[in-house]
Amino acid sequence: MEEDHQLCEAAKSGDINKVKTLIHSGADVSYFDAEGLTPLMHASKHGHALVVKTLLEAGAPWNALSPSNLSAGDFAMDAGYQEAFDILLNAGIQTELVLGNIARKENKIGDCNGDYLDDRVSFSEDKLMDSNSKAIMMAWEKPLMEAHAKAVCSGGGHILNIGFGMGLVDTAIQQYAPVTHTIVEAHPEVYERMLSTGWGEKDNVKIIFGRWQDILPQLGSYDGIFFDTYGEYYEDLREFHQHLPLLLKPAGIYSFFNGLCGGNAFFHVVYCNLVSLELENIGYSTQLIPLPVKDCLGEEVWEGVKHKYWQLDTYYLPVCQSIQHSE
Ligand SMILES: C[S@@+](CC[C@H](N)C(=O)[O-])C[C@H]1O[C@@H](n2cnc3c(N)ncnc32)[C@H](O)[C@@H]1O
Repeated sequence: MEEDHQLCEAAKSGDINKVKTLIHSGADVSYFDAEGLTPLMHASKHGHALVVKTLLEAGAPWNALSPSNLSAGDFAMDAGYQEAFDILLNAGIQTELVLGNIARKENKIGDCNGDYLDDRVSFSEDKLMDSNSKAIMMAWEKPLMEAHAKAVCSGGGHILNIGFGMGLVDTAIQQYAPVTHTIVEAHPEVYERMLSTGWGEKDNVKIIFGRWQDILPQLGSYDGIFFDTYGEYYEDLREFHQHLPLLLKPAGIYSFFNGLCGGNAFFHVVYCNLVSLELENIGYSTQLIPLPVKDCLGEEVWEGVKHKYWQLDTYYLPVCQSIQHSE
């Protein structure tokens, strides 16, 4: 305990030799001191890049959170310590890449939103909620959905949207009068609502009821694709990306709802980088367009909603294209 406390102090003052000695003699690199901070957070807060690197190499968790929900990366980012920030960002990306590989190998992917799809949902003017009062979709996202629609419809032609929700993105897509507009929706009540509000009668609209995972063989290839589901994990998005080479035409535009780790600024940066890197590995470039969202997100928006899934001031809208085609 005494050694653990000393490790926090050495990390704070940037005493690399003492940090190394303490680690060597068994001090706990994941210790939380009385303030609820780890040695890595202390080092990051003061920009001691070498200490940050040493602690990470000794197994300090990059993603531990302080009582105010800040990680070491948030501390480095907020204080403008670029070198410490870069080391932490890299550590986060590498770890998540490895965890992703393990999840793939253990085949933990798939069937994760089964419970949600069996649950009741409730519609109101400004949100669509699940049975646990978690928001599936909220009206504050309308400007974001309009921007996504603009991006994926920029080449016209045949458009695919996965996940209808409140129909915000689909309403915006319709404004661009695509040749065909295919919508995939898996929840029975959302699907019923689509039919009762006339989506089944639009000339260019084709609705496919089912999970995207199950209806893939019914899909064609598209000029624009948007992906925004609910109750799924990053692994599902990653899995969807594996199908892009078949689903997206060579000059097509792909975008997805970028709510990745929307509750923590640093984790969000890690996942924005991770997803861009993974898309690059399968041949797609990603441009992240910053859109300010602070003004449309007052506290009152979240009244009655259990989980505040977005807490950041800027939304980064991804626009992805085949690298080969854009060269
Ligand atoms: C966040 S909402 C989509 C919001 C939509 N972008 C809009 O503009 O209103 C997610 C939707 O995806 C649907 N969904 C969830 N998992 C799905 C899956 N595996 N396949 C297809 N749709 C799914 C949900 O039922 C829900 O309607």
